[in-house]
Amino acid sequence: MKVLVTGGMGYIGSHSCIALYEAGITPVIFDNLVNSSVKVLEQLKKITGTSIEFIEGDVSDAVALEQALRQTNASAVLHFAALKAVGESTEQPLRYYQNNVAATLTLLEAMQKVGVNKIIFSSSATVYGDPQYLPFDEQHPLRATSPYGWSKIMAEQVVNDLCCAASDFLAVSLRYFNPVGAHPSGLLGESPQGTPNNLLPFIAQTAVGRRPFVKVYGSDYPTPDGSGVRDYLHVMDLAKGHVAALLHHQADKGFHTYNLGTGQGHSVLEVIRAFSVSAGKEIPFTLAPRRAGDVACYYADATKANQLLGWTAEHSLQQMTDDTWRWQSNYPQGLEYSDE
Ligand SMILES: NC(=O)c1ccc[n+]([C@@H]2O[C@H](COP(=O)([O-])OP(=O)(O)OC[C@H]3O[C@@H](n4cnc5c(N)ncnc54)[C@H](O)[C@@H]3O)[C@@H](O)[C@H]2O)c1
Ligand SMILES: O=c1ccn([C@@H]2O[C@H](COP(=O)(O)OP(=O)(O)O[C@H]3O[C@H](CO)[C@@H](O)[C@H](O)[C@H]3O)[C@@H](O)[C@H]2O)c(=O)[nH]1
Repeated sequence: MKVLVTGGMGYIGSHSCIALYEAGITPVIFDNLVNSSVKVLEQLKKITGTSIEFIEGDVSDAVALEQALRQTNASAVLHFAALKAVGESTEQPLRYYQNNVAATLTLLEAMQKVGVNKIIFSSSATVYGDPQYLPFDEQHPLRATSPYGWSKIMAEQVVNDLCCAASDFLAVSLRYFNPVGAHPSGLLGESPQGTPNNLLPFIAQTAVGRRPFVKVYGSDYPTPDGSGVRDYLHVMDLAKGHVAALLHHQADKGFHTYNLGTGQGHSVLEVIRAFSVSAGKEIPFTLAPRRAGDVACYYADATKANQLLGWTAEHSLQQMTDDTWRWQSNYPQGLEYSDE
């Protein structure tokens, strides 16, 4: 089986290419490199021992997409390509709707034209907004708190509507909780450009000496230690969730949603402690005011994915921080600026 992986040079897409390859599925990457480096291909080759095919292109480009789908004879698309910075989305909403919603329409049209009728879509726990109850299950009402979040809700709606209209179309929307960690080889991980927005890359860059300290956003939340709680899951577990979704949904049609998370919440302070153990040093941090738009706590009910896909997140928080540290200490500047 061959699949087209949009955004396959990015953090989650590249790790998913490894899981696909290991499952005997051939990934072909389609990416415009807006938030990734071509150096990822060398790392994928070192890990898998094979050259993964790469097509440089933009998901907004219908002609390039149709050509890629025809040329590769893909039987499904894994659609990771998107812009993902929540804060930036509030400043540039049109860019986010264009790239995450309009480009998804272009992709779906190209798929229909070429006769590819299966998509695995990268969604997010952010679609649930402020928790009305916890853990979040897939029935929790959807309400985003940023243009980025709305772009995921809108794209899910578009895909859902297409599944209602086209009886031969299959779509699986995977709602990721907080993906962290790196490939255990230490050869591939997250290389954010500029100052990281997310907690793990910030801690990792602090541990490696690129930043003086971590700011803990909020110490007065109604959580056990006052800092924010999230459901962190290892990126390789997440990657395997895509393989599970692809293999489970073969002959059926329609729109399916799954939460992918561990079901367990960890606080910012717990994550910093686990990272200190991995790095064998104290991570300097300071308590700071809450970050605008953050919620105190959320975590997944992943029972549906456990039962229907046979998928369970297997890595502990300590393994997540161990793997992140291995990657960050091998490549302190990430891939883009590395001498390797
Ligand atoms: N990382 C997270 O915390 C998280 C959480 C929930 C959901 N997601 C979703 O998962 C997906 C992958 O996220 P990631 O963390 O790997 O992000 P990433 O930025 O590392 O990867 C996205 C990739 O898509 C590419 N891309 C973006 N727009 C494109 C376009 N128009 N055409 C072609 N390529 C394009 C980028 O160059 C990049 O390689 C995204 O859809 C994101 O919204 C991520
Ligand atoms: O420097 C930092 C960065 C983050 N945090 C806290 O760490 C937790 C996690 O924050 P972050 O890593 O930024 O993740 P989220 O804000 O939970 O959002 C992520 O996870 C969502 C899915 O759950 C995705 O949709 C988003 O794109 C992705 O950024 C929160 O309590 C933050 O307040 C800090 O204390 N200091």
